[in-house]
Amino acid sequence: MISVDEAIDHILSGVTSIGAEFVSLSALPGRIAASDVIAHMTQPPFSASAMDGYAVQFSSAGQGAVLSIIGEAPAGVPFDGCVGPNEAVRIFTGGVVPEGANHVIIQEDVVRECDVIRVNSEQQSPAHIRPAGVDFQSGDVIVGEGTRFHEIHGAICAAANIGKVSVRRRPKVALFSNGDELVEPGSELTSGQIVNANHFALSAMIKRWGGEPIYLGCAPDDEAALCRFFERGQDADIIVPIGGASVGDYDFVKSAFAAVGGTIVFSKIAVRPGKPTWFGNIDKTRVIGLPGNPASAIVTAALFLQPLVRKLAGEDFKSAREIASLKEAIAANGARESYLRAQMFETDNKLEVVASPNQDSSLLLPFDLADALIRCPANASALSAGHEVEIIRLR
Ligand SMILES: Nc1nc2c(c(=O)[nH]1)N[C@H]1C(S)=C(S)[C@@H](COP(=O)(O)OP(=O)(O)OC[C@H]3O[C@@H](n4cnc5c(N)ncnc54)[C@H](O)[C@@H]3O)O[C@H]1N2
Ligand code: MOO
Repeated sequence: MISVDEAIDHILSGVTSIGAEFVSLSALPGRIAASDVIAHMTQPPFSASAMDGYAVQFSSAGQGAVLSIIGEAPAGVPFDGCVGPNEAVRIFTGGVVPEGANHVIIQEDVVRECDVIRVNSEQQSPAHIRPAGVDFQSGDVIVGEGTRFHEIHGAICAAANIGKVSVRRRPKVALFSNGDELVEPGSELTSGQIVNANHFALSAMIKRWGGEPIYLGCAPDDEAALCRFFERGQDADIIVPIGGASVGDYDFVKSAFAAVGGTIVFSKIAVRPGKPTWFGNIDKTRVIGLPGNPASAIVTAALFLQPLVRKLAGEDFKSAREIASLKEAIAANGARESYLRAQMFETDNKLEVVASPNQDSSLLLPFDLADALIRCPANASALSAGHEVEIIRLR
């Protein structure tokens, strides 16, 4: 059996980002910029009026002044001329400020009589003009490489006249369940059957880490059928069989993997839960076999699949461990490094954790509250409340 750190090193050995693809702006949120995004134009591209009113020379706009209206500049149709002293161009929000003008009088501050306006309110200083490029200039880096796009970035790129953006490709993760006892949610169960549940959690986790889950279905406990599932996954970057990882007479996953030409790198990790987690490859496709027990599958996915998905997706991620203090005591640990499902409490910049009361690897409901794992090194002594421990966030 190898240690957790050795297993992660094996899994990440030789892994590099799988490249980039162009996506449209509506597909940006959640993706990661593969390179700096450079503005194709200056925004705004011209000096624009911020208000509906009259573009004038500020020096002509004293209270009581009468100015002649010489034209109009609605948004999208610039006035083709120059504003001189005692002249005004009717302008609307977003209109191009005409040459010569350095101030917009809002229409509430004038009285209009045919083709003249009278300024009836004191103008404090030149105002209501947005200079060209006040938001950004052509050639500016508007989004840096490695940024995870949020919902506003699509508008920023569009304003910069960019239609498609280069993002890091999402690693494709083909996953399948395995077990004759598994039936789909909503089925009538017969004796001995249970509901196939794990892949719903795993697919959602893979998505959050930047991967693209492809669920292939549930394979029976039959080597030939399992071979077909491995073959169907071979175009993916990673294949994740769930269950059938242990040593039982019906655990055929690893023999099917060998039959399709897979090479095992390791077949057990000194970790609890998740001892039967195994790793290998079929040609360029990496295969992480997770145990079938729900907590084992979820914890080992967080520990071993997460760094692989994130690294293939171009993130510099190995394992984000943090320090928290125990709110309640924990028991001594055995020979395997353990990861206790735990709930975090963040108050006054202090991070505290409480381990879930029942750590059995078949349990799903503790994950409703558990948002972290407490790492207990092999053979660690019992720790009382207040002790510091390493944790990994689950969400
Ligand atoms: N003699 C030994 N027995 C076992 C060992 C061992 O070292 N020696 N290891 C134990 C450990 S640790 C684990 S973990 C389990 C994992 O075994 P498998 O990966 O072969 O998992 P299965 O037998 O397929 O399933 C275990 C358990 O989980 C249920 N399951 C499976 N898939 C799903 C799913 N998709 N959704 C919901 N539940 C699922 C399955 O019905 C079983 O109850 O082996 C121990 N045994
Ligand atoms: O390691 Mo197993 O995952 O204890 O149930």
